[in-house]
Formats: sequence, structure tokens, C-alpha cells
Amino acid sequence: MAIDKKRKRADAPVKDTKPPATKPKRQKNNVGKRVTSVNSLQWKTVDVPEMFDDAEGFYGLEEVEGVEIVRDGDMVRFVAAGTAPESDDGDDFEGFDDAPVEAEESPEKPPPSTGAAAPGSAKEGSKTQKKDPKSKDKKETKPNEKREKKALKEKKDPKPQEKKDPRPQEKKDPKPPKEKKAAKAQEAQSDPELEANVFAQAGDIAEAEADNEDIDMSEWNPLELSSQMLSSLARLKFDKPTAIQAQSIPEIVNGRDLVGKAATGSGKTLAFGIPIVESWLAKTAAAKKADEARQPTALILAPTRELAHQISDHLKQLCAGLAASPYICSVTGGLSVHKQQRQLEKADIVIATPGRLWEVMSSGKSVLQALRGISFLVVDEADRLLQDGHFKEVEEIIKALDRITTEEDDGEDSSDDDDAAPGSHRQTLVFSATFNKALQQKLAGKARFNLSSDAESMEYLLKKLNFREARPMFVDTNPISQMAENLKEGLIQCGDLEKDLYLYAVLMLQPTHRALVFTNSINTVRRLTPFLQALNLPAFALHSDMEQKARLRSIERFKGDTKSSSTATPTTQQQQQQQQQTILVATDVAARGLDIPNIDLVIHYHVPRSADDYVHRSGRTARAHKSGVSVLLCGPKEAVSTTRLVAKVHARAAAATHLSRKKLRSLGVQTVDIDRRLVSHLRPRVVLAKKITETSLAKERGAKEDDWMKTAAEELGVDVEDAAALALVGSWKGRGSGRKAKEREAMETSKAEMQEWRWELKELLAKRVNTGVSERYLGGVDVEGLLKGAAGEFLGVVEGLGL
Ligand SMILES: Nc1ncnc2c1ncn2[C@@H]1O[C@H](COP(=O)(O)OP(=O)(O)OP(=O)(O)O)[C@@H](O)[C@H]1O
Repeated sequence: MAIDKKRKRADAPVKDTKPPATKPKRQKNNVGKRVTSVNSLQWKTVDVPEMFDDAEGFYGLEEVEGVEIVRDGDMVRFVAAGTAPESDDGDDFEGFDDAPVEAEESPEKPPPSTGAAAPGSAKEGSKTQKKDPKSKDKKETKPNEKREKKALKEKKDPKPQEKKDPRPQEKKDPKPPKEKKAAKAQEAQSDPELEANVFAQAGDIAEAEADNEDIDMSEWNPLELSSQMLSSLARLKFDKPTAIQAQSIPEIVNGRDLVGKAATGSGKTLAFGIPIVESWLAKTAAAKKADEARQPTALILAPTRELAHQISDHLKQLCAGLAASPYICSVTGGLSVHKQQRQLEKADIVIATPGRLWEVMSSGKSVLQALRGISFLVVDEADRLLQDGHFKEVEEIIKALDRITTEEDDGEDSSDDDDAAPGSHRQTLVFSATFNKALQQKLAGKARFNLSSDAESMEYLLKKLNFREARPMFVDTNPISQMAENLKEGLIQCGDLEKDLYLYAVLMLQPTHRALVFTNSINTVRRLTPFLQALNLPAFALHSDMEQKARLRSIERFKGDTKSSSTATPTTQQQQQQQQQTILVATDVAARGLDIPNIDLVIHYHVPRSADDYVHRSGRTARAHKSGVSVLLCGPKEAVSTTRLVAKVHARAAAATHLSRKKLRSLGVQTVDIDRRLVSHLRPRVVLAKKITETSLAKERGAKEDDWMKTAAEELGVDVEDAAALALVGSWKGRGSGRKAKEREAMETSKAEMQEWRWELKELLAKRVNTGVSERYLGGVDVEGLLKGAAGEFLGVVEGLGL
């Protein structure tokens, strides 16, 4: 249906299809015209070729009619008629209208399976509204007239470089910001793919564009990037390349395979993202017809869904300033497979987690065939991706991609998987913060591989990546340390059962904007999150057992993009401060690559399992030249092994420098002695909060258990009301019996008792905590001032950490 409509559009000139009533409006060429901003113009998405029926416009191109460009000194101004009503799907352009714009609800998209609006569907419905002159819609761009806009601009704009298309992608929509936000939120609700766009910083980009002309971009010159790309980078205010970008981009542009290692937060994503987008721009420019270029340019593999979406958003931000943008799609678990299949068919850049990609690739040949034509294969966070349970899928994906050169058109894939495709046409780029150079040096060797060891498995798989070159380029921008420069590391020793207390103490003492708490288990995330919430701290959970939507929502809330779920009204200065702070309690699913701005504190509630995990977890803070603190909470038995583990991270620094031992010690982790008196003041709050949360959780578990027992009793054919029968079903000794006893106890706790505890805790939280230092209190107190006045006495050696 949508195809037919588009045909109709393509075949019949727009003015012929317009209802006669609206025609005169378009003829009022000079009537009511006025100077307007570029964003207020009536941009319309360029008509979509039939084969891209489901596409969101024609490669992002837009056009506008009835606009005059007037030069006013150094400024270019746009003169146009007033705001026009717009069709929600672009099919029913009715000409400009001088009527003022009013907010309207975003139309729903048709079900993606058909790409067409069913009669009476929301799409159809909103179309009808559009024709109603009273609706005065404004939001969606009208298709049809976009190529003209570009031509118009190129023709009239005396400075094509700066003016080529000064609007970021998001600004193509002429909706007013408020309305846009509402429409976006609505779309996000109905479309998980859009909802996934939690990292987008369109607003920032829009602000940035205003003064990007003042930015000195000369430090990018050696990289010989296109003017379009430079203008996009200026918009992002990236005035110079980071070290990994400066060293990798020219090599990648020159066609080299590359293994890149750089500290966390040092800009690795754009180190491969910029050359990929440049390649797409060149390919698109060279293609005679737009659809000739529409073969995926790159496949980027990432270990987690969040990282895949983040890379996607990061690249979208980069492309937001381009006149035409590649279609970037992420293929991750938790979202609709069918939708991803359709998106893959039109994708230019694919970012995927291996499990879902393999599933989608296995489901049909078309996707596989399209991906075989990629020019770039990127393996991000390579060490994790190639180990942690992804090994098999990555191996299968690469084998499938490589069969292109050995497989004949008999429709059967070669079964000889060890026959790596010779001279693969694609470039392979492998990035991580933790990457062993020795591994790269062995890549061209003939060694036999022992797949029982992790390191050798990875080595084997790297071999399988089928680099074009015998020795891919190895770029290591930080051979001394993998840790970010401005990271301070601390270690707090406490009793095994006191971690909750010390966690709370650190969160109270360290004025943070965003704190990330790492645990080694999903159950701990489930317990700590409500525990911190009970203490009035805005904590959110993230672990792999959560639904994808909930995962994304947690990250959004952590970023402060949406309102905190905390309903408590702040009563004290401390509470107000805490409400601005957000805390994410996560498993290692958040350890890799996540680039959330302004995380200033990472707490390892459970010590990391490996030195690399320590590097990546700690790397969530102190990113992009910012500073941050990483604190390890260690039980008595963990302290020695953890210190050793951290020392391992710093060992290379020790070997590679001639600094004194004392200096080297100061660079590593510092032991933090939090004043025990202070901690003891916080204890009553923590004890009560633990009691409340653990009882609630045990009640929940107990209720589930009861349901299970009832079902089992029914299945056994015994009377569920019979206590003896329940005992028969539910009684067993041994593992879990202590927990069950707790659950029973919790089940017996009345609502009134729980309520009483809550009131008690509320009172405790409202009280100031006397720190025992002069008149000062924790809570309503300026902790920084307190530290200044009583450093040493208060927090001992933590001064160096800024606590
Ligand atoms: N040239 C640049 N100038 C300034 N900021 C930049 C530049 N390039 C990237 N950034 C910013 O630096 C931050 C970190 O980048 P990125 O996420 O790519 O780091 P990374 O090296 O991949 O980290 P990790 O190893 O943790 O995955 C991002 O917010 C990004 O926007």
C-alpha cells in the first residue's frame, strides 16, 4: 500500500495531487513571507524509492520549497511563508499554510511487517486529521521536496562547506522542541529501537552547532578527513583527535588491518567510526544511483547490548551533521528479530551482539549475503568478545562471512571451515583497552593452538579473523598503563558483613554526580538496589537477567534523562544533593565500553575477578580527560589478593618507568581508612534499611515459593489446605533451609511491623549524623568543608582520593 502511494507520488507532480483548496496558498509566493530560522522551514523528507519503502526518507535527504536565501552581511537568512500544516506520513502534502502551529500527538507508525497503513489504522487516522484545517499540524516533515532544497542550498550558498547542511539529523523535523520531545517520547514507548537511543545527545549537538565555526580544527589536518566530516566533528566540539584516533585513522584510511589498544575512555569508537563513515561517504558519492551504494559498509561486533546501542548512537551523533547519513542499525537481543531483519536489509552500518546476529544470519541467506560485502569488520572490546561465551558465535559469524570466497553458487556452504578465505576483501579492525601485544606479534606465527586456555583461544580466534595482512598494524597508544590518567584508586578494608555499611559510607562521603557500583552477582544487584533506595539514594539496577527495556530504562534514569523513581520529597540539603546524584548498581554487564558522562565514582562492592575486569570497571569513570575515583571494598581475606591484582595492572608501568618505588606506590591503589567512628554513626540506618529490604525480598520469594508449593500439592493430589501435605511437599533439609527459615520468618512479619520500621528509618534519615567533629554533621553538612577542617582525623589517607 505504501509502495503504491509512493509510486503515485513519483508519477504525479505534487501540485497535481494537491487538493485545489490548498493550491492558492502555494501561489502566494511573496505574501506573508518573513525571515525565519533554518529549523522553522518546511523541510520535507525526500521521496523514498520504492525498494526502500520502509526507509525513513531518502538517505536522510530533505528539501524545502518557497524559500529565498538572502545574504545579510556575513549572515545568511531564510525568507519563507509562515509555518505550514504537514502530513504525518508525507503522502498528502497540501501546500503551505500561514496558520500558526499547534502541538499534536505524534502519529503512530504502521506495523513494520507491512510498512503500510491499514484502513482505519492510526496512520490513516492521523492523515485524516491532517486534512482538517483545524488540526494545524506541524510536526512530521512532508516528503517530496528535498532534493530541491539541497540543490537550492548548493546553488545559493556562497560557503557550501559551512552551510551544506548545518542541521543535525534530529533537526530535520521542524517540530518545536517541546513537541518534538513529546513525539520522541511517544515513539520511544512504542518502538524499542528508538527507546534504545538512550545515549543520543541531540540537544547538545544542536547547541554546539551554533558556534562551531569558531573552533580551530587544524589538529585534524594530518588525518585528511573530508570537509563534511570535519564539520561534523566541529559540531561535536571535538577540536583534535585523541591519540588512538590520530594514530589509527590514517592507517585504516590507507586500508590497513589494525589492532588498536588504548586506555578506557580514550575515543576508540571514533577511531574506527570516522574511517567507516568516510568510506561510506566516498562510496555513496561514487555510486551512480543511491541504491547502488546500499550494501552494508561495516559490521561492528560488541559484547553487550548496551555497548552496541551506544556505538550506534555515537555514530549517529557523528553523522548528524552530514548532508546524507548512513543507515545505522543495531542488532541485539531483547528487541524484535523481525524488525532487525528488515532493518538489516537496508543497513549501511550494522552494530551487533554476536548471539543475535548469528540468529538473524542463520534465519535467511539475504542478510548473510549482504554482510559478505562489508568493507570493514570491527571487533570492539575484543578480549571480552572473543572469550566470555561469545567465542563460538563469533567464530561461526566469521566463518560464514568468509565462505564468500570459497563458496560456489551451488547454494551449499563449504564445510571446510578451516579454509580461511584467502585475501579477504574486507578490513579487520580489533580494539580494546586490554590487549596483549604478544598476541598480535604471534598472529602471523605458525604455532599450534591449545584451545583449553583462554589466551590461546583468543589467539586462535584472532587468527580466524582472517586479516588481509600477515601482520596487521598494532597501535598501542598507552603502553605504560591501561588506566585513565586522571583516575584515583582506593581500597577500603572492612569486615565481610560490613560491605553494605561501607558502601553507604563511601556514597555519603564522596560528593558524586553519578556513582557506579559493581557486584559479581545478579542477586546482589537485586538486593543492593532496594537497600540503597530505602536509604533515600536514587539507585537503579542493571544486570543481564533484566528485560532489555528495563535495562535501557535504568541507564536512562542513571543518566538523569528521566525522573528518578524515588518518590521521597527531599527535606534536607543532603537529600536534595542526593536527589541530583544517581547510582547504578550493576554486574559486569556494565563494565565494558559504556560511555556515560560524568560518572565520578566507581565502587567495586565485590572485587573484580580479573585484572582486566578491574581496568574496564574503573574505566567507566575518568573518561575523556575527566577525573574520577575508583574504590575497592575488600573483606579481610580479599585484601591481599586484590592488592596483588591491582599491582598486576600497574606492573607494566613499574617495569617501563624509572620512578622511585615510593612514587610508583602513589600511582597505584591507596588504602583508605575511613574513620570508624563515623561509620558507626551510620550503622543504625544501614541495619534498619537492610532489615526492611531483606524482609521484603524474602516475603516476595516466600510468596512465590508458596505458589509453587500449592501447585505441587495440587499436582500430587493432596489437599493444599492440609498442613501435613504442605509439609510433605515443602520440607527438606540441607542447602537453602536457612534461607527458607528466613522466608517463613519474613512471611510472618506483618505489614504494620514493616511500616513501623520504615517510619523509624525515615526518622533516622531525617536526623543529622553527629560525626563527633565539632559542630559538624554528616547529612545537612558541607562535607567538603568538614574535610578541610579536619583532614586526617576524619578520613585519614583518603585525602588523595578527594573523598
Ligand atoms: N576527538 C575527541 N575529542 C573529544 N572527545 C572525544 C573525542 N573522541 C571521542 N570523544 C569522547 O570521548 C568519550 C569516550 O569515547 P569512547 O567511548 O569511544 O572511549 P573508548 O576508548 O571506547 O572507551 P572504553 O575502552 O571504555 O570502551 C566519548 O564521550 C566520546 O564522545
